[in-house]
Amino acid sequence: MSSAQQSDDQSAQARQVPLFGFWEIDVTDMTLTLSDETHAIFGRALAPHRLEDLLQFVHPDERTRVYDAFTGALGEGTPLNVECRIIRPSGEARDVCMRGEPIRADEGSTRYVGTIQDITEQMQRRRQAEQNARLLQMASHIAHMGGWTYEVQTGRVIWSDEVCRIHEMPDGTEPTVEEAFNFFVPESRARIRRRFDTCLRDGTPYDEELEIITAGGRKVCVRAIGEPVRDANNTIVQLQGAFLDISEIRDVEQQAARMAERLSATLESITDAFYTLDREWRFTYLNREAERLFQRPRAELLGKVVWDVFSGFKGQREFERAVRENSTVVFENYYAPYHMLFEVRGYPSEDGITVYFRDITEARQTEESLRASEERFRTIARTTTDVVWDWDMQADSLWTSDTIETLFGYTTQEFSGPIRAWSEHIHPDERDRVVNHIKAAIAGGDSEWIDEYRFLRKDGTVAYVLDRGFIIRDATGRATRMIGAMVDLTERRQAERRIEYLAYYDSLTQLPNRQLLMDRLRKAIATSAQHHSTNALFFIDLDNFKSLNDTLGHAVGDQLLKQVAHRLTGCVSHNDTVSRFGGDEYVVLLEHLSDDMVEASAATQAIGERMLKALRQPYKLDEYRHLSTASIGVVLFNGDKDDIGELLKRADMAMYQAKSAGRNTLRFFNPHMQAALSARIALESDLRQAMRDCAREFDLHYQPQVSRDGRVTGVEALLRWRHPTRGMVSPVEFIPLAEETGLVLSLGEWVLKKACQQLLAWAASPETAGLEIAVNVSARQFHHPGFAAQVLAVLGPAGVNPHQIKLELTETSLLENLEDTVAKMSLLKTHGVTFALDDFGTGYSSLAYLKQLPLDMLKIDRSFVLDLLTNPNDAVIARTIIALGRSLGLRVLAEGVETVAQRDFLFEHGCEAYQGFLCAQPMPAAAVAAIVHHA
Ligand SMILES: Nc1nc2c(ncn2[C@@H]2O[C@@H]3COP(=O)(O)O[C@H]4[C@@H](O)[C@H](n5cnc6c(=O)[nH]c(N)nc65)O[C@@H]4COP(=O)(O)O[C@H]3[C@H]2O)c(=O)[nH]1
Repeated sequence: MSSAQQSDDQSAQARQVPLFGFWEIDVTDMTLTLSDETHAIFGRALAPHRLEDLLQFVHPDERTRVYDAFTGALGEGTPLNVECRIIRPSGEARDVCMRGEPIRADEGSTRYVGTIQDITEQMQRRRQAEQNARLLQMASHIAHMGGWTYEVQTGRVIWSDEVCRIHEMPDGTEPTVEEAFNFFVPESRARIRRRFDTCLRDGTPYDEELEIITAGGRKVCVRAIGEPVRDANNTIVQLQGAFLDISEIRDVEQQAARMAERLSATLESITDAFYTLDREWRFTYLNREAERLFQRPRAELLGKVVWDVFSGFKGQREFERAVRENSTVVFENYYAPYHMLFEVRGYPSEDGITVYFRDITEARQTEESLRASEERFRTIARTTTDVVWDWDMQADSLWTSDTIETLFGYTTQEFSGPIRAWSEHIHPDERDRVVNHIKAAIAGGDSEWIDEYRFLRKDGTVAYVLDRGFIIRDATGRATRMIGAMVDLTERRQAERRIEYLAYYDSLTQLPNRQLLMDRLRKAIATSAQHHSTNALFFIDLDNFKSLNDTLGHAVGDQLLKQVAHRLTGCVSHNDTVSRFGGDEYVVLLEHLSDDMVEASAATQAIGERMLKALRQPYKLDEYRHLSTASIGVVLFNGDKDDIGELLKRADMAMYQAKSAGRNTLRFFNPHMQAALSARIALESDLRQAMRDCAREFDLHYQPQVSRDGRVTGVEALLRWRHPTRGMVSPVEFIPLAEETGLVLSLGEWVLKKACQQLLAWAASPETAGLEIAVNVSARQFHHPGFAAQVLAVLGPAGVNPHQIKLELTETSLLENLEDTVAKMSLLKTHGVTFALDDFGTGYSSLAYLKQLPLDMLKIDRSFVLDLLTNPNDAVIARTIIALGRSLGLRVLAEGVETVAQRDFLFEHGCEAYQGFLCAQPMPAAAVAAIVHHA
């Protein structure tokens, strides 16, 4: 120790010399006496006389304790030893120690004599030491560090509390050296023993990391430090050291190592390239991806300055800014040598800067082409008339083309956003179905969804749409987007419905048409066969409808047809079918009548009567009050072997029966009709057979036509069928059949040819050379498109004079298509052919029509001639026809003249010619010459 140091210590000791004072208490009267030194201690001159006076200077918190100590000691006569704080007048607190002993005087009085010592500095040191000890203890506890000593001479081992705690042993444990060693795991034990012995022997300190097993069985990592303590003779008298629990540190270190490992693995494996630069911009780390993108091995780059290596790199300013402002920078950099676009992100740190970068060349190109294709898509969407839509399912965001506005009245804004905007506008009746359908398509892995549904327009009207969407999925198959188009089918649907309606309904009366009736009839036959129920089929034909049509026009006729439809519908239940079969014909189908035939017939009869009654009520057609009736034929059927065509024929047949029974009546089909039907079928077959070779069974007879002067001016050719078994078949029987079957076309041609041959034959003889031949032409024949050509084709090669051919047409054939009729007649007339109107008066020709036709002759029907002289009506009609003919400049010929009186009447009234039995019956050609000769 130096002399300067010594003198410092002495002066400090002098300063620290405690101040002593003395006191004395007389116990008998408790008077107190203090020595002068006490004034220095208390910092004032004291003159107390009693113990209480002294206590006033004691710290109030301790006053009671001090008083109790005094009174206790004084009362029992025991020594006093009390420490307390006193307060000086300056307010300074001082620690004092008061000690005292009782002194007994001879006379029995007791006194207490004691000292008072200022121990403030001593107490401060003590407190400091205690504080330090506490801190040390705390620190060693926190640091898990304890101390130990080993005394060489005694072999005693002393463990601090923390060392005891590390070993999980009670505080104060003093193990033997062996016991202390035994806590170490075997590998560590040999080592510590060796180091301990070496330290003991030659003083080599040690510091080892080892493992112990605590008393509680835990393995703990420890750091054992030891060093020698030598005496004045340099002899090692003691070993001392520290003992630390470093398990936590080891754990933390291991964790840190693991984390570092993981971090480096992560950095190596992340798809982003990554590197770090130090403050001098030198590479300190690069991951594998960075190596790949830089196309350089990392060994080549580490330690190099980035700008030196990549001279064209433009990020210098950005990096510098990042470090300067300590802020992250993100920028794109096109590095020309590699033809690459990089996205670079720099994060400054204390060590420099950490940089992530990735090649976005392709992504940017993809983005660019995506943007271009999006643009294309939107443009195309704008050019179509459908609503194109695009639903981003991840963002639940819908986009629609502008057509949403033109087609449905919504703005595109109203339809952008969640898909709900769309589903809310589906017709409520279909919403769930459609939404579930689209969900199922998405969930089911479909690539497409297609549906037809009703969609509500903005104005609340309903549109029919066809909606079709393609489902776009990601690599995992998850649906991410749907793109589609919505087509407004409303017009198409309406047109389809209209077409369907037109196909199955009559546009005038709105009744089912023939087609629909056939369908229903087919079904009715099938179901009645199953259920054995009876059905009824009514065939209704309006009486004299044609006359109405002809006289008042089609528009009025149409009104009647509509009203009839309405009345018929009112006569049956809504399950029954009232159909318009064509023209003025209606067919009604009643289903599910009783299975008892009699009952079913009665019910059918009642309904039929009801129809007749309804139909004969007056009609109001424009301003006219019109009376009309109908003839109804009905057939019952129950499905047994029924055939649609057959049923209709039967009903039709019954209707004709009703007609011939005087009209305005109802007739059931009966077996006689069936017989007639069969006969007709047989006749048809025979007719076809005969037609194979017309000349064999057919022939023409001729009935002369006589003029006023008695001359035979012409003949009417009348067809005859000489059937091998039936004998002579009347044209009245087979001509209608030939019409119906179309056979009349070739039969008519044959007749014309035959007549031409006859003309040629007659041309040879002067009596017959000038004869005209009137040839009957049926309606079907005349209206055939090739009729005129056919006539000319026959006349031309035949070499006859067309003026000698007169075609006889009936009223019905002429009126069917007036324009066509006039054209055909005019054409033929230019070739010389003449025309006669047959059976005039039986039809309903209007004068207006008649005027337009290029006719040459009117023939008064023989029905008017028959009762001409007895029935004034017929006479009036005959006279009217004659007058009419003359006014139109036509010749008038009367048919069926059988008597002279009839002939005379007719001639008298201006008729120019006649034919009939009065002159001759139709006869073979050979007989004609004789008649002509004698006429
Ligand atoms: N009661 C009576 N009858 C008389 C008298 N004079 C003539 N008749 C009959 O009256 C019919 C006159 O012919 P239509 O009115 O043209 O009526 C014809 C005509 O419409 C049709 N027809 C005859 N031949 C042909 C033909 O070649 N082609 C076509 N399309 N129809 C024909 O057959 C109908 C019937 O012919 P037909 O049976 O030959 O009957 C003939 C004739 O025999 C008489 O004084 N009293």
